[in-house]
Amino acid sequence: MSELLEAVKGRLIVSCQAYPGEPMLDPRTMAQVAQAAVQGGAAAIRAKGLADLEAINAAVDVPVIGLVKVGASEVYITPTLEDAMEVAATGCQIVALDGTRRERPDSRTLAETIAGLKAAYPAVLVMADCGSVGDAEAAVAAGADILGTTLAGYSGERPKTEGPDWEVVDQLVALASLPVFVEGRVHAPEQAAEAIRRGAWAVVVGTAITHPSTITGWFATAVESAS
Ligand SMILES: CC(=O)N[C@H](C=O)[C@@H](O)[C@H](O)[C@H](O)COP(=O)(O)O
Repeated sequence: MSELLEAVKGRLIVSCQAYPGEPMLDPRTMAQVAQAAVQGGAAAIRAKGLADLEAINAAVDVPVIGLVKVGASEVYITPTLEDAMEVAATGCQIVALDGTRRERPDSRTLAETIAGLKAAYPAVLVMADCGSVGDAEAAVAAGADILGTTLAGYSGERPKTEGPDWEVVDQLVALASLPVFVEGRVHAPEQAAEAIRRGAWAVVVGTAITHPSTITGWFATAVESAS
C-alpha cells in the first residue's frame, strides 16, 4: 500500500470548489480555504481547475486530489487523457477521473486513459469517480487505484439520495479490491463517521465545509420556515 494512501486512511479529505459566477472562484481564495481546511484536520484536499490546483499545491503540504470539470458532455470530471495529464502537471499526487462506463469525449476507454496517464506520471494515483457498483467493477479492471462514490446520484444509474448513497458505499466496500473514498452529500460529521464505520478508507466532504452560499441557504431556509 502506498505511503500516500496510508496517510489518508481513516481521515477526512476536504473538497474546495467554487463555480462560475460565485465570489469565491479565485485561486488565492481557494488556496486559503484549503489552508483553513488543513488547519482544521483535513488529511488531503480535493480541488478543481488548473489555476486553483497550482495555487493549492503551492499553499498546502498535504496531498491534493486534482480534477478539471470541462465540456458540455455528461462526462465532465477530467474527461480526457489530455485533461488528466494537465491535472497531473500541476503537481497533484492523485488525479480524479470520471470513472463511469459512459463514452468519454475523446473516445478513449477508462483503461486507456489510466494507462496513458501512468505512462507519463507513474507515481500518480487515479481516483475513479463512480456512479454505481458496475462502474466500480469496471474501474478496478481498468487499473484505478481508488474508488469514489462521487457520481452516485449524478450519472443516471442511481437515485440522488438525501445524504450519502449508503447502498453504493456498502457495495463498493464489499468489492474489497481497492480503497473506497466516500464522497457526495456527506453533510454532517455523524455521516462522515458512519462512512468510516461502513468500511470507507477516507471521506471527502465538500459543500458542507467549503460552500458558504449553500450552507447559508440551509440555515436561512430553516430560520424562515420557523418564523
Ligand atoms: C457530482 C460532482 O460533480 N461532484 C463534484 C466533484 O468533484 C463536486 O461538485 C462535489 O462538491 C464534491 O464531489 C463533494 O461532494 P459534496 O459537495 O456533496 O460534499
